[in-house]
This record gives sequence, C-alpha cells and structure tokens, in this order.
Amino acid sequence: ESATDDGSVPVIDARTVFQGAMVNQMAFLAEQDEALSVGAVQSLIRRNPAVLTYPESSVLTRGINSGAIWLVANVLNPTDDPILRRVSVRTGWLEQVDFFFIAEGQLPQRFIGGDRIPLNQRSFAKRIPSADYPFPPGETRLLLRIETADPMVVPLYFSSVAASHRREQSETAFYSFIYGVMFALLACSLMLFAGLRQRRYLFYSLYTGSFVAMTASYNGIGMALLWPEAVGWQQWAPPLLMLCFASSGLAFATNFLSTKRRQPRLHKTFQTIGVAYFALFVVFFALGEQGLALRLAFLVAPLFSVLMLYMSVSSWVAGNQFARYFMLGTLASVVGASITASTVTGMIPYTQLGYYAVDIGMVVDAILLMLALADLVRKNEEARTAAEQNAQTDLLTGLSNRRGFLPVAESLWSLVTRKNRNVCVAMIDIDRFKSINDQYGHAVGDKVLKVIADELYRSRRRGDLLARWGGEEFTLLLPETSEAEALKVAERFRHNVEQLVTNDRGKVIQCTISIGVASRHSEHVTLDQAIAKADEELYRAKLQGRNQVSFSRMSGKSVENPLPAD
Ligand SMILES: Nc1nc2c(ncn2[C@@H]2O[C@H](COP(=O)(O)OP(=O)(O)OP(=O)(O)O)[C@@H](O)[C@H]2O)c(=O)[nH]1
Repeated sequence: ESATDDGSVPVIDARTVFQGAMVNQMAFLAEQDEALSVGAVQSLIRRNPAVLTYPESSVLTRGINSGAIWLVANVLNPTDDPILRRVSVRTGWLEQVDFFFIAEGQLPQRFIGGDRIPLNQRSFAKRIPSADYPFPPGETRLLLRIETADPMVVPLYFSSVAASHRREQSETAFYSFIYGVMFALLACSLMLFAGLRQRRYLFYSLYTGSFVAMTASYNGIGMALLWPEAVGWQQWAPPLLMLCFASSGLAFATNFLSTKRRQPRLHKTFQTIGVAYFALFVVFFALGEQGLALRLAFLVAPLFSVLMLYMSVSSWVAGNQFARYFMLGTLASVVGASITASTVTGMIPYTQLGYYAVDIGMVVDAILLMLALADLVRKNEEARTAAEQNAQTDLLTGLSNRRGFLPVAESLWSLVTRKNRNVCVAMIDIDRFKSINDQYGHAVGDKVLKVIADELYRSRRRGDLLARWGGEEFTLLLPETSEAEALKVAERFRHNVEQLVTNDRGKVIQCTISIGVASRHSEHVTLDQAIAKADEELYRAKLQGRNQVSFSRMSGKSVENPLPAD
C-alpha cells in the first residue's frame, strides 16, 4: 500500500543522524477505548488525516496512566543502498513498545520491547526498547505503538548504531557513578549500624537502599540485570519501592531529628499516614489496580518531600544544629525530584539533565546526610567528653574534685605499693574560713578560695596530685616522696599561703592553712586509711593553734588491716 498519498504523514530522511530526541519529526495519535491494530491505524490515517497531531517538543510526555499512543512517519531513503538505523525509546519503564517497519516489496517487520516483556522475549535483550532496521531504497512507513500505566515519556531516538552505543555508554557511566556512590554510602552505614547498633544508620541504609532499588526498578536496570523474567514484580515494584523509599526516608528523618521527643503529635501523624498508605497499596494490589497504586505513589512522593523539608527547616529554626546538613541534603533531593517529576510529566521541557535530576539530587542528599550523621557523632562525642570532664572537675577552682582525684590516686597508690616506694598524703584546710564568709560575704569567700587553690596549684611539684576534697579542704598525693620531703612541701604550702594577699575593694584579706600529713610505711596501708590518718593529723594541727603542719608516721598498729589474719 502506498504511504505517500496525503502528505499528512511527516517524512524523515533516512540519511539523517539525529543528535537528540526527535519525536517532533513524527505524528501521533492516541488510542481511545480499545487497542488498534496496525491495519486499523493505517486506514484511520488514510480516511481522516486530521486524527494525527504533531508533537511540538522533541520528547512526548503525557503523564501517568494516559493510554496507548501511536507514532507514525515515512522514512525516505533516496540512495540506492539500504541504510541501517536504530530506533529506540530511551525510557526504561514503558510497558510495551511495538515497532513496525512497512516497506514496499518487503515483508513488514515488527520489533517488541518494554518491561512487560521478559528480557529474553524482547527483540533486543536490552533495558531500553529498541529496533535496528536496514531502511531499503525508497519509502518505509515507521509506526510505533507505546503503552504504559507509568508516566508516558517518549524520548525517541533515530540514529546510527554507533551513535546509540555512545549514548548507552554515557548512560552506563552515569548510572555506575550514581550507584557506586550510593552503594559505598549504603555499605558504610550498614557497617556503622552493625558496629554501633544505632537505628538511624539502619534507616539511612534503608533510605539509600530503597532509592537504589526504586530507580533500578523504573529505569530498567533491575530487569536487565537482576530480575529478567519477573514481569509481575516489575509492574508493581516501582510504586511499592517508591512507598518504601518515602517511608524509610521519614523514619530516618524522625529518628535523626528526634521528632518523637520534640514533636510527638507530628510523629504519631507520620506513623498513621505511613500505615494508611501501605494499606491502600495492598488494597490496590488486591484489586489489580496498578494505575491507582502508581497515582498513590506519585501523590506520596511529593508529599514526602514537602514533609521532609518542613521537618528539617522547623527543626533548624527551633535551634537543632544537627538539622543544618540535613536541611541542605533534603533541599537537594527535593529540588532534584521536582525537576525530574516536572520533566517526565511534561510540565517543563524535556532535557537529559532534567531527566537525571532526581538521581543527582539524591546523591547530593545521601552525601550530605552522611555528613549530618558524622556531625551528630562529633557533637555527641564533644558533649560526652565535656560532661565527663565537668563531672570530675570542681567548677570554682578548676582543680579535680574527689571523683577526678580518687581513680588516679588509687592506681598511683597501688603502683607505689607494689614497688614498695615512698608515698605521702596531705590534707589541707583553710583556717577560720567561716569568718571570711561571715565578714565579707560568700562571693568574696569564693574569690579567696580560688586564689588559695591557684597558689596551691602553683606551689605543687609536677607529678603531685592536687584536688579539692570539698568545702575549704584540699588533698595532695605525693608519690615517690619521703616523709621529710613531704613535710618540706607542706611547709612551703603553708608559708606561701600565709604570704598571700587577696584584695577586695581596698580591703586586704589574708589567710592561713593547716596541713596534716601521713605516709605509707606498711604495705597494708590503703589510700583510704592514709587519707583518714592525714585528716586526723589535720585535726591535731587545728587543735594546736592552726597555721602549722602536723605529721605522724603511721604506727603499725593503727593501720592494721581490719581483716583478721588466718
Ligand atoms: N565561699 C565559700 N565558702 C565555702 C565553700 N565551701 C565551704 N565553705 C564554707 O567554709 C566554711 C568552713 O567552716 P568550718 O568547717 O566551720 O571551718 P573554718 O571556719 O574554716 O574553721 P577551721 O577549719 O576550724 O579553721 C563554712 O562556712 C562553709 O560554708 C565555698 O565553695 N565557697
């Protein structure tokens, strides 16, 4: 049959190699209620050429569940030799694409592709529906029938086989990069989860993992590499995985931003919505309503983006510093997803970058979220170290407190005991400190305490352990120190403090200290016993008139081990 009769069917020169998509070189018509055969379409066009419309942009986009369409053109080969061309529709999620090549004096040729067809039953066992055809001299009618419940996006290419290979290579490189980064982050977070047992790493893994699975399900890589025969799964995987992606993202966000604690009602709402949309999905699945499941998923996806953005911004505004990277990451993924969604639904003109925007945005998001996790670990670590230090440090004087002092002193004590070395303990108390408080006030008392503490700290030898024991009392551990040396040190302390002058608004305040010293002379003496003994000596110094050092060698008797010997 002649195809050239009416001039309403566009003509493509077979010699042309189109660099980009070229659906605007063809005419299209949408099937109405029932599926049409090639013959029916041909006669429809012949009877009434007005059924054809002409796409204005190079990629045809018609939204979700839009029904099957036909594309038609005449390919003219003005040479004497056949010209081999590859025709392909570079969208991985179209369910069925039929290519028909009808040339005069030749048997009509049909090629079939699409994700409703098991990989090995497609004309080309490829992710993308394609057909190679040697256009004979003269005119060939090219017809394509495309059917899908998913968004109808038709970036049609008409090129040499070599040009198609180049395009495939660049697509492979792109997806290798995206999946490489995602898998690295996924593996990293899984290992962190295994090691740290913190659920946020698990949610992060699920979020990045479901992104990989979701994109692999709709771009055709999943079927090309992982489930070549699983046609049923392929039809339901994209909406299901989109829901998984959204819910794991929300689980990560609520965990990371502590939504349960900070906004309990919002958290409850998320859980309810999550359960509701999975329940709806199950209902649609049971009814076999793939289109409705897709609509649900495409409704949830932007809702999810808006929620994530709202949560991170409100958390950041509320002063949650960890939300910073989180917010930037979410912003990147939301912008990327919006650009791709607008591209595939035809709201903005089709570009390759627009088509890939969701993947790029998601990689940026995943990297920034990993950074947010690392940031959180660092801040928690800093807070923990600070809390630990605070718990062991006396805030007024900056010296160790009892909690800071005892563990270090205990281990030093057992070390010198084991090596049978000298060690002494001194207890230091400020004389008549109550009267300073009474006379000048508590604040001045604090100041004097601090001045004396600083002086003691300056006067101590390196390696001696000084701590605020409590109130106006200090303790000093002197390892590797004989009694005589300890007494010298104590006397120096006493003398230095006696010389010390604190000024308070013109008034001069002077203080003295009393010191009790004890040494370990028997190997059975514990640190506690030595401290008790030094305390006794301190009491004696006070009784004897203050501002003095009191020392007594522990008698074997008084430090006797209270446990009865066998
Ligand atoms: N300003 C201030 N006073 C403190 C602090 N800790 C303890 N004190 C005071 O130190 C005083 C200690 O009084 P006492 O135990 O009676 O002994 P004292 O007045 O130093 O007399 P002696 O030890 O017998 O020489 C009390 O009035 C406490 O309130 C502190 O951190 N700051």
